Amino acid sequence: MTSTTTLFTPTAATPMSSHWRDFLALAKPGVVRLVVFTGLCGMLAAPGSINPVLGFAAILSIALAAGGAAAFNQWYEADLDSRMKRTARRPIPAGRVAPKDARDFAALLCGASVLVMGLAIGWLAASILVVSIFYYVVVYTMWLKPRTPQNIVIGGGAGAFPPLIGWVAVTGDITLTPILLFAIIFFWTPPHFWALAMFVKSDYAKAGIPMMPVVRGERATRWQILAYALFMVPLAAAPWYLGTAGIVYGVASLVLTGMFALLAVPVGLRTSGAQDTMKPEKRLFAYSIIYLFALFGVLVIDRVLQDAGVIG
Ligand code: HEM
Ligand SMILES: CC(C)=CCC/C(C)=C/CC/C(C)=C/COP(=O)(O)OP(=O)(O)O
Repeated sequence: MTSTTTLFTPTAATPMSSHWRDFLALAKPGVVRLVVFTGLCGMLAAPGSINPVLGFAAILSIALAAGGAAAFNQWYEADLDSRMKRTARRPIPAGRVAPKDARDFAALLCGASVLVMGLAIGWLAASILVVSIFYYVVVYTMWLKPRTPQNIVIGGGAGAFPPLIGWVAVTGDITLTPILLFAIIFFWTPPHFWALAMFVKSDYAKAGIPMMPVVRGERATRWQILAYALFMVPLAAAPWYLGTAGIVYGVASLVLTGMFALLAVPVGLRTSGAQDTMKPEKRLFAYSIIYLFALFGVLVIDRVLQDAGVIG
């Protein structure tokens, strides 16, 4: 085990005075925003409708679960975060939130999320929520992350559940399309994360985390980023050619994912030197986030156009 909060004690030089903004930061709001969006899109793209109040409860539950899981992640990794430049200013390592307050906050959010989902929507959706929290906190954070460079390939499942949950909240059923939505996020995660890992590699190396560029080297990581990005082209278009999404989604997915693959080409083919500013990697990482927002947004637009009879 590389790090636990039991090893982490805030320094006396940083007295504890938590602000609500620190608790918000524990929930990783940037990531939660995209998770909520994909969950909402899963819900809106599903055939059928949901009472808006229940729909709101389901989205709130996904936000609480993702935020709670992120807070558990920061509680568990406080010592590790204190050793990396990118994460050293987070609320626990910076001494602004006590580890046990962070843990209680995380438990509160996760508990509330499962309860609200179970009572408002049903226990199938609530069970998938439990699995996704467990996946991020236990399978990814505690087990895989400190042990294997495949940590995020397998751990990618954690963030892939929300559209599935959104869909199940409407239909009460798991069919091919929500499984495809799960697969899209699952296979998007490695190029999303490894692009970033390339330019913060030294941080992970210093902290002893076996991320792909640290363990297998840049060359191997670059090839894998390109391979996953190329595989995304047919995968993201699958809801269209398998007949569960329309032509608007089909064309948009080819354009958006084509761009993703194009941006991955210079990342895959180049060799970086010591003074490299890693521009292609930074561009790919930034685009990966815009891409997922856009792809899921188009899926919903396509569904609206189909329901209005504008497209077949
Ligand atoms: C195991 C899987 C994943 C890993 C290891 C990972 C890792 C990261 C890291 C290290 C950052 C930089 C965050 C920072 O500097 O604080 C980041 C940013 C981000 N990630 Fe991921 N990520 C994963 C999956 C996902 C998923 C599934 C989503 C959403 C569906 C997502 C959405 C985002 C967003 C929106 C940002 C930008 C956050 C901001 O601007 O505040 N990530 N990711
Ligand atoms: C509903 C639900 C529970 C959703 C799961 C939330 C989610 C998007 C999980 C994905 C994993 C993620 C953002 C990892 C960040 O890596 P890290 O934690 O290793 O990054 P760090 O180094 O910045 O801490």
